[in-house]
Amino acid sequence: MGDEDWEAEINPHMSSYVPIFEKDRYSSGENVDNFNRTPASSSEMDDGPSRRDHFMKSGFASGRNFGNRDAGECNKRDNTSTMGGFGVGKSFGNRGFSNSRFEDGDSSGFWRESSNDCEDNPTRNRGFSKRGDNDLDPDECMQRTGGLFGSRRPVLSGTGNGDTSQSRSGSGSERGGYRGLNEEVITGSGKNSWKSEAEGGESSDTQGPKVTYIPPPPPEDEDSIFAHYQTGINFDKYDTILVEVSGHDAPPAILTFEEANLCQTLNNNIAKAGYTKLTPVQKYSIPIILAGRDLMACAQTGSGKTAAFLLPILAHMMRDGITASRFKELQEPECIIVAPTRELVNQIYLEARKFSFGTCVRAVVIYGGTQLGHSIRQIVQGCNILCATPGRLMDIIGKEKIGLKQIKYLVLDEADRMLDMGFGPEMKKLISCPGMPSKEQRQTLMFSATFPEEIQRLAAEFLKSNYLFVAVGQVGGACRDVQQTVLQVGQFSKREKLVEILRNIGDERTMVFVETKKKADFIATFLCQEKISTTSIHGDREQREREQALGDFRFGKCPVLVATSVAARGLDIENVQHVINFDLPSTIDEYVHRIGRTGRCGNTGRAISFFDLESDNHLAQPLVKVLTDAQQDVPAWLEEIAFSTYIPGFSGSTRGNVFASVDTRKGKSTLNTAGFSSSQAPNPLDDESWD
Ligand SMILES: Nc1ncnc2c1ncn2[C@@H]1O[C@H](COP(=O)(O)OP(=O)(O)OP(=O)(O)O)[C@@H](O)[C@H]1O
Repeated sequence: MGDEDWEAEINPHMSSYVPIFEKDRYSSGENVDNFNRTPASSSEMDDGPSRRDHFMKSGFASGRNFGNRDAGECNKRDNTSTMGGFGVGKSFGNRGFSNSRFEDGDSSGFWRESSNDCEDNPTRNRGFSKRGDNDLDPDECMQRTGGLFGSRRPVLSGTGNGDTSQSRSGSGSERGGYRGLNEEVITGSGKNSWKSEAEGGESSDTQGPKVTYIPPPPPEDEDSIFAHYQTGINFDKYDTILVEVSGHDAPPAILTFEEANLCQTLNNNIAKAGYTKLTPVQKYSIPIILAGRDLMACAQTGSGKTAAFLLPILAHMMRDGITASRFKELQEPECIIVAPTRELVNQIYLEARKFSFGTCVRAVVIYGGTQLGHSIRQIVQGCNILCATPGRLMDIIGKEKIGLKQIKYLVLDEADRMLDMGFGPEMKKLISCPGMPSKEQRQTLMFSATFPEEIQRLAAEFLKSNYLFVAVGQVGGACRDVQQTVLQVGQFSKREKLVEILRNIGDERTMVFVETKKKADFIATFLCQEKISTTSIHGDREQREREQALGDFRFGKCPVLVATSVAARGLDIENVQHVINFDLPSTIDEYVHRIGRTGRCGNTGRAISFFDLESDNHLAQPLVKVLTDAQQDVPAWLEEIAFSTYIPGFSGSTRGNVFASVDTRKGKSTLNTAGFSSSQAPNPLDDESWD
């Protein structure tokens, strides 16, 4: 269903809530919360003091080399640095809502919204369009164009969601100061509105308003750092998953954490994180990375890819006796980890912080939608591992706060996304930045649950020619712990069906995916009107709102999260029991990532997808394949559609390319079940075709 159709559908309903909204808009700083008609909304007002805890300063002794004997030493961080500015201030400028938003629809950027959220950026736009995504975040779209912070502030951001009060009120005082000066987005009038770096403005070569949001620091206490959820009943079944390793001379897999021979501090952290057993991707990837090899690893969603790269990188750093970070204007991290969305990069950072706890390794996270000055302040305090979204990373490099000379590890999480037309050019820029060690001199690691062949080919430019390819299970396949159901639902019946399902589900945590940001707002509002406590996340929401929404969902204030693609990848939220594809995505890879928000780490989950005969037939064939591969029931009607739309030679992808089921170099090793060492067969195809 196109955007046009949707607007036609929703417009009649708008009138019922526009006046309230408009009234709200002018409610002079009060938290008038007309949309919060849900039980959860009342609890929105408290963000929880823990999230405003003090944040660490570096606390690292200058130049000390802790090597492997650093346990406990470096995490004695100075907790005195507080995030000033929370507690006062008000929101204005772009955070408000255009007087004529609803009336003048087409005249504003928002209403001209295409199916792609990044229309402000032609380059990115093309990339996303090709991929069929419409809400991939990042920075790029937001910061470089200023568009999202400019005229395209979301009309319904926060509406109807549990978080409306903070979205629309002019004052943050009721929120215990959560919404302070830090969060103001000052309406810009083009170039002039951008502040210099010193003033905390965004990239000097961009246009748009100044972004001053400073994310609340994560809790510093050990319990919070190591908080984790339980592995599920199917965790042990991971051992039966087939694993394929291709490439020359791969080191054998390990069966236990002990075999990895990590230092004591890391082992302690692994234990505190509740990890007792390796997942398949960890069994194979950890020894490969420890052996210094480049790696492209493809494993099902929720199967522990983050630890698979973090642990061996940290082990190397410890082994090499990394020098403790200290305050410097130019930091030279040893490791850069890039990921496509802000929330994901933040999550990776929290994992890095967890595993490096008690060591002198300092991880830092930077991402768009936050004050650039804040990112810089985090970095200059010391930085060994930099977790970043591409746009913010390039800005910081441009500002010479990060030098690349010391880079030993470059990690692309969600690598297929990082290399597609959306982010590929940025990644190419990154590897050709002055100072960046050549691929021969650094270790490059790529992880994802999906790896289309064309992307694998692009990846060769980043990897040494003898890189190894690890495929856990069916590459690009769905996690088998997710019970998948596809229902035939026409667009005009979708809302009714959604409500019916959500009422049956009750309070179980559910993510509802829709195709456009506008629709995310609308559905969230609609569900709130139906008294289903809902929040939403998408690329038009301010970063503060996004984080608030995610927090409300994660901590159970709102059991339903309506999301666009921005939340499709990587997010690891405990107890998400259901994913509903209100709209199917345009690619099967996206489908695989979306449903992977449930059924994680051996837990079970359910995914229900609404299949609209008017718009989704192109997905029938790959969907049948994904369902079949994951041993799910395939509805007869879906098989019929797949048959009638059959494309000879097709094996899964909607992009007309072959579903990536193998290392595209074709050379294969023996097929293994996880837990047994692979004997590496020589690769019959020469690597040079890749280099
Ligand atoms: N060996 C392990 N034992 C117990 N829990 C683990 C283990 N490895 C990872 N986990 C946990 O499993 C969850 C999923 O891990 P992670 O987010 O790294 O998955 P992923 O493969 O990167 O998923 P996605 O493809 O969606 O990005 C996390 O909560 C993580 O802490």
